[in-house]
Amino acid sequence: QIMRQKQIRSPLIKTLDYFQRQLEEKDPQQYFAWPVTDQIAPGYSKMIKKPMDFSTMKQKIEDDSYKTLPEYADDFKRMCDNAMTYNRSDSVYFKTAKKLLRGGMKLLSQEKVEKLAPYLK
Ligand SMILES: COc1ccc(C(=O)NC2CCC2)cc1-c1cc(C(C)=O)n2cccnc12
Repeated sequence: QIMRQKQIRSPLIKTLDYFQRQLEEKDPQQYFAWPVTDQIAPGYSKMIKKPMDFSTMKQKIEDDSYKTLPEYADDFKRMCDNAMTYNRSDSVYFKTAKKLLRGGMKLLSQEKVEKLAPYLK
């Protein structure tokens, strides 16, 4: 049988895994853990054309779909923007998205990435 190929994690994948874990911790109620359905959010798929959630991002990391950190940051930003578009500003979802976005941008900020850069080679 084919020997199970040892999972060699590229530096980028290891970095994205690290960021993902940090970001998921900012969503303890797991509102962003799975795709939002029209059942729980009426009219969602009509309003939000490019849905995104942490499980989809995780799958894309595993599939090596992200070639750069900015690509990953774009999906994260879109996930937060979607929540701040569909939900009212006084909702728990809007507020969590705002906190996520602020924390995420700090984490993905230049100086943090520069510190990690040597390991990303
Ligand atoms: C995967 O999405 C979800 C999963 C679980 C829950 C949830 O447990 N909501 C309880 C808090 C009051 C019911 C909410 C959501 C949820 C996320 C969202 C987002 C992210 O917009 N949302 C919007 C309207 C209604 N529900 C939601």
